[in-house]
Amino acid sequence: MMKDELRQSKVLVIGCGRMGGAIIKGWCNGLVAPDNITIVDPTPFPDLVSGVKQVSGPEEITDDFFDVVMLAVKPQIFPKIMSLYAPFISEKTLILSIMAGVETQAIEAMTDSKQAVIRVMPNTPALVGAGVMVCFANAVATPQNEALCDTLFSPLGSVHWVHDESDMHAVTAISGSGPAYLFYFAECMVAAAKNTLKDEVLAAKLAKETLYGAALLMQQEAREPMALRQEVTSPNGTTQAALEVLMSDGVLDALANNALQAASKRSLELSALEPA
Ligand SMILES: NC(=O)C1=CN([C@@H]2O[C@H](COP(=O)(O)OP(=O)(O)OC[C@H]3O[C@@H](n4cnc5c(N)ncnc54)[C@H](O)[C@@H]3O)[C@@H](O)[C@H]2O)C=CC1
Ligand SMILES: O=C(O)[C@@H]1CCC=N1
Repeated sequence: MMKDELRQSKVLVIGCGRMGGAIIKGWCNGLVAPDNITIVDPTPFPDLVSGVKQVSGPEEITDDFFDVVMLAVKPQIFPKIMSLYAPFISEKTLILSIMAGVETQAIEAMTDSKQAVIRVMPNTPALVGAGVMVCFANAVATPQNEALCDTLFSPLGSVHWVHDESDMHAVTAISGSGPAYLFYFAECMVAAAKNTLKDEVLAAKLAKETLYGAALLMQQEAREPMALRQEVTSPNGTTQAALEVLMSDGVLDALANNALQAASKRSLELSALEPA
C-alpha cells in the first residue's frame, strides 16, 4: 500500500492506553488521516490528536469495515472482548497486535476467515521516535501486509522481524520490557547520586544526562559496550573502584539473566490465557 493510500485507510484501535496512545500519535504525524482512526476505549484518552474518534464500546462504532485493526488492550482483557469485533473485520483487514504473549493462533480465532495477523512488540521510547519494534507475521499475511507494517512502525523507531513466533517471548523480555530496566537503574543511580552530592537537583540531572549520553554514544558507535566501558576505566582509577563493586561475584550478570528469564516465562504464561 502506497503512503497516499495509507492516509485514506480506516484504522480501528482497540484499547488506547500508554502504548496504543504512543503509536497513534506517531501515525497521526502524516501517515494516517486522524479522521480515519477510531479508538475503542472505555477510558477517555487524555491527549487525543484532533480528528481521531473515540468510542467506549463496539456498539458505538460507525464504520463497518477497517483496513487495519490494532489490538492494544492488556492480554488479560483480550479473551473477554475478541468476539465483539468480528463484525468489523473482513478478509482484507490486517490485524496488528501489540499484546504481550497472545499468539497469532488466538487472534486468528477472532473471525472465521483466514486472517492476516502481525504481532508487533513495541516499546515506550516509540513516543520519541526511538522505539524498537519486533514483528512476527502469520502464514496468511502477505508481503504487502508486512510492507504496510514496516511503513506504519518505521517512523516510531527501528523495526525488526522474527520468523519463529516463540522468539516473541524473548523479544518481549529484551526490548518490550527493556526500557523499564534502564529506568530502574536510573532510579538507583539518581538515589545514589543524591547521597553523594549535596545539590540533589544537580545530582539527579547528572545521573540522567549521563545515562542518556552513554546510550546515545552506544547507539552511534560501532564499538561494543565492553570497549566503551574500558575506555572510561583508567587503571586503578575511580571507575575501576566503582566497577569492582558493581561487578563483584557476577551478581549483576546473574540478576540480568534471571530478570530476562522471568519476563520471558511470564510472556509464555500470558500466551496460555483461555478465551472467556
Ligand atoms: N507499556 C508498554 O511498555 C508496552 C505494552 N505492550 C502491550 O500493549 C498493551 C497495552 O499496554 P499498555 O498500553 O501499557 O496498557 P494500558 O493499561 O495503558 O492500556 C490499555 C488500555 O485498554 C483499555 N481497555 C480496558 N478494557 C477495555 C475494553 N474492554 N475495550 C477497549 N479498551 C479497553 C484501558 O482503558 C486502557 O486505556 C498490552 O497488551 C501490553 O502487553 C507492548 C509493549 C510495550
Ligand atoms: O509489562 C508488560 O507486560 C508489557 C509488555 C512489554 C512491556 N510492557
